[in-house]
Amino acid sequence: MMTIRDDHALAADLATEAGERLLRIRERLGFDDSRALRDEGDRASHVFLMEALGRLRPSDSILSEEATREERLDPRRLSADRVWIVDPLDGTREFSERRAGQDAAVDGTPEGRSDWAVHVALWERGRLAAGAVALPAQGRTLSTAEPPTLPAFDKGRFRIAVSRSRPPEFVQKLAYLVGADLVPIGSAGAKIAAVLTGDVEAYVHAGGQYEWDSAAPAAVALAAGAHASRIDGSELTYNQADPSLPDILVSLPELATSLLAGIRDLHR
Ligand SMILES: Nc1ncnc2c1ncn2[C@@H]1O[C@H](COP(=O)(O)O)[C@@H](OP(=O)(O)O)[C@H]1O
Ligand SMILES: [Mg+2]
Repeated sequence: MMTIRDDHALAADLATEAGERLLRIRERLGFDDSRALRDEGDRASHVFLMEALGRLRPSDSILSEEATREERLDPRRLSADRVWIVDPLDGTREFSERRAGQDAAVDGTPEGRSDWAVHVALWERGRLAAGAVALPAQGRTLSTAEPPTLPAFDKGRFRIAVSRSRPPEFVQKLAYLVGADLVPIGSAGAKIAAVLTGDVEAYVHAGGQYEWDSAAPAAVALAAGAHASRIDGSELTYNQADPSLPDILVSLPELATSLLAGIRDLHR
């Protein structure tokens, strides 16, 4: 690999390569022992990204979901100018799940799901400076190197992506209030990518999440001109001492005002 490369391209290349490794691991291990598949995916992708960033950006700090507690609490990260915030495998559950029923491949071979991602973001002096979300099983990587062009929004009913396993408690009422349908999808990265590519128009989450779950997809969403904020409308902030970042709203810009107003009304 080259060592002189801009941060946008580096994020995209590393996320893509980590994703290709994850696809090969899934092919090799199969779905029979889903815990073993999950653990090996998390571990191998983390090791790859740590080694590559350590070699190509030796003076930068790293915050990874798979780091040890001590590494995550390392105070040097808080005074660093540049911190890579990575989730080596977002949507771990979906990565290790067999697609069921009519979703299974037509040739009868059980196939994996495609709603999981690799997140690589760069935080620099208070803001997200670069980011990439690889969607290996969808064969694409979205990144700030070439931000996607947002779909135009036609007035009318729209779709809100939510967690398959832990959707916010208010989201049914919100959908009713704003005239939307809920679409359960795994992985924060896959859901935010779905907003940027036109599969849905918004993503709402609350109740718990961490910086690595949203840093890279939020970087791409903001670079593309989408709305990305906390659900009270305030800015998403990263590289905090406590990496908890429990809620997020990403949407096409035209929908942000009504979604924020709807969420506010439901929290009164
Ligand atoms: N209530 C909660 N508390 C902590 N983490 C949560 C959470 N809800 C979702 N997440 C995390 O956010 C990511 C996307 O979740 P979901 O697919 O349910 O939307 C997952 O990351 P990982 O797969 O990296 O663990 C998941 O662990
Ligand atoms: Mg995650």
